[in-house]
Amino acid sequence: MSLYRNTVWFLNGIHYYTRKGYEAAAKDFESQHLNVSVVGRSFMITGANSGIGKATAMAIAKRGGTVHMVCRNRDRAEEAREDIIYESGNTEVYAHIVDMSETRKVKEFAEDFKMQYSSLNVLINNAGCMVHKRELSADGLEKNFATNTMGVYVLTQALIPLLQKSRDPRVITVSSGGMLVQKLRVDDLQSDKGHFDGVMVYAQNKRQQVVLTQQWAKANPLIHFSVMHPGWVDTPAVATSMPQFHQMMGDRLRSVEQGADTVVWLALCRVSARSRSGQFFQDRCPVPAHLPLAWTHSSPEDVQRFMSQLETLAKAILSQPEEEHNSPMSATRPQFV
Ligand SMILES: NC(=O)c1ccc[n+]([C@@H]2O[C@H](COP(=O)([O-])OP(=O)(O)OC[C@H]3O[C@@H](n4cnc5c(N)ncnc54)[C@H](O)[C@@H]3O)[C@@H](O)[C@H]2O)c1
Repeated sequence: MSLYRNTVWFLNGIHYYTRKGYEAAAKDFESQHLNVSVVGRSFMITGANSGIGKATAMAIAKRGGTVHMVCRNRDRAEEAREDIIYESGNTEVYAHIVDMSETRKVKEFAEDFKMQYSSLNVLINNAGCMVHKRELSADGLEKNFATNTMGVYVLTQALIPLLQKSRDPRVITVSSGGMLVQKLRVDDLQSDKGHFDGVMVYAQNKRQQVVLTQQWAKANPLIHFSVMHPGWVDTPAVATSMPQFHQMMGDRLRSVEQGADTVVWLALCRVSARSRSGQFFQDRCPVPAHLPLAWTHSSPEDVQRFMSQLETLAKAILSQPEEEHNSPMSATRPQFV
C-alpha cells in the first residue's frame, strides 16, 4: 500500500507541485484577489524569518498589515524584520522569539501576547522541521512532533479566544502534500516504536495538522480554518533536510513567492474566507485530503483518541512544576509515550 501511495503522490507532485504546476494553476487565478489593503489587521506568522514564512510576511507587510513574526533565533529574526521593513516600507513588523518545539514557552508566549494585544486577525502556523534522528524537546517530546504538532496545537488553542474577539479571524496551517501518504496513527505519537524514519514522522505530523484543522473548524465556527500544501519549494528546509531531492528537482522547484501564494491568498483575500472552514488547499483551490484508494481515512474514534491524547499531553507538560521541568533529566527522558 505504501508503495502505491508513494508512487501516486510522486506522480501527482511532478505534475502539480512543481514550478510548472504552479504556472499552470496560476492561469486561473483572479489577479485582483490580492489587490487589497489590510491596514489595521494583524497577522502572526511562525517561522517568518525564512522561506515561505518570510515571503508571506513580506506580502502582508506590503499590503499594510501588522506583522508579528514568531522566530526561534533573534539575529535571524531581526535581519529578516529589517529586510521586510526596508522592502515594504511598513514599520508595523515585530519579532517575537519563541522556539516552537518548547511547549511551555509557546504557551507562555501566547498568554503574554493576549495580555499585550487586544486583537489578532490571522494566525499562520508555518514553522516546521524534519529531524532525521530521534531527539527529544526540552519537554521530553519527540522533536518533529513537538514542533509540527504540539507547538501548533498549543499556540492555536491558546490564541483562539483572542482570534474569536477579532474581526474576520482566520487560522492557516502550512502542511505538506507529503501527508497524503500517511494515515493518522494514534498509537505512537512519540515515534518510539520500531525504526525511526524522519521523513515519515514529518509526513505523519503534517497529516495531524490536517486532522487538527478539521476538528478546530467544527469546534470554532467563528474562525475560518484552512490548511494547505505550498508545493515543492526551493527553501533552506528542503536543501538541508532533503538534499538529494533538492538536487534532483533543481529548477523545477517553486520560488518562495509561488510557495507562499496560497497562504497569502487564504490570509488576505475576501473570497477565500467564504469557502467552507477546515479544508485542505493547493494553489488557491480546496483539494481532497486523501489520495484515491489509499485507505488513509480515519475513523471518528481514532480522531477522537488523537485529540484526547494531544489535550492530555499538553496538560501534563503545562502543569509540570518549574523545577522538575528544568531538571537536566527532562531533556533526555521520554516522559510521554
Ligand atoms: N519547501 C517545501 O517544498 C515545503 C513543502 C511542503 C511543506 N512545507 C512546509 O512549509 C513550512 C515552511 O518551510 P520552508 O520550506 O519555508 O522552510 P524554511 O526552512 O525556509 O522555513 C522554516 C521556518 O520554520 C522555522 N522553524 C523550524 N523549527 C522551529 C522551531 N522549533 N521554532 C521556531 N521556528 C522554527 C525555521 O527557523 C524557519 O524560519 C514548513 O512547515 C514546511 O513543512 C515546505
